[in-house]
Amino acid sequence: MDSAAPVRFLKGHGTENDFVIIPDPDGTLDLPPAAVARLCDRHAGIGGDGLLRVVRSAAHPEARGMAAEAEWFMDYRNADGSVAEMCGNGVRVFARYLERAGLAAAGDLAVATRAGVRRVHLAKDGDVTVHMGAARLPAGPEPSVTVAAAGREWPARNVNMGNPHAVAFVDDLAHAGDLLTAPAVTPSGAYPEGANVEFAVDRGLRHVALRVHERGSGETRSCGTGACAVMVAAARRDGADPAAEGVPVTYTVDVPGGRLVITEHPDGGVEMTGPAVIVAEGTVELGRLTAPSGDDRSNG
Ligand SMILES: N[C@@H](CCC[C@H](N)C(=O)O)C(=O)O
Repeated sequence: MDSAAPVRFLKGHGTENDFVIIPDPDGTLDLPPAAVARLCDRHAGIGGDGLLRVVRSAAHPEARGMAAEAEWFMDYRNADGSVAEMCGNGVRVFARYLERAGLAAAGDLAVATRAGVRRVHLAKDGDVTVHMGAARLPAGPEPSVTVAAAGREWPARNVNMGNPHAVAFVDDLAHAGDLLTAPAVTPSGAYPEGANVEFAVDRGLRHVALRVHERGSGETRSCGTGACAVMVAAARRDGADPAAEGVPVTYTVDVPGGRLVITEHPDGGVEMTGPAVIVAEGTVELGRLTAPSGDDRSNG
């Protein structure tokens, strides 16, 4: 592709987890990791915690099998250019983009992701709800991994929401330190592909708050899959198990960039509701973007 050709982009966020959105319906754009990192760089690029490429499922080899169920595939990349299976805030912003672009109507729609098809309910000017599927976590009530940051260590729970998370409950979110580097998670074999790490505190009855260090992006102001992982870890810690009790359980999860409401249903399905907005659009010439300069935090 001609690197001087203007590429259309939009910018959006969900609870301030922000994304560069690149419409590429026919999947013709060449977006190698270095180009994604340049676009997501906050100093020399557009800036974002990640990138959402909007591709027709039928036009993407990883999504073709989902095309009958979901017309659009969210090709999600982290700010450093790495690929991730799933992004909960990203799906909401992706759906908002589809509606705004006239590619989907407000109401119910399906989005293909690397973690499978996700069902979304989109209110025209309101919140967006996404059915995130079931959490996968090791059996038993006890945390199974350890997280270390800023000279402290906490037991943590391994929760998979399509992508990997380690959830540690702490006394004070400030104890996680500046999170300029990734917290250490042990045993490292528990996360062969790396982990997103959440630090969570209680704020009240079924109300928690978190900070997150995202794999491939650094500390962000929100993480939808992370908030779901925290909700499920908190519910298990609190002895609430919707599958066993036959009733849904809802938690409010505060993130630095806003609030998410998350429900786990008796069938194991986790549903997340929160805002999603598009804030800007324009064109960019990929050839004019330079490599992010030196610091090891792509999100900084
Ligand atoms: N911010 C996202 C998660 C994005 C992917 C994550 N960094 C990973 O590598 O798994 C969310 O809202 O879920």
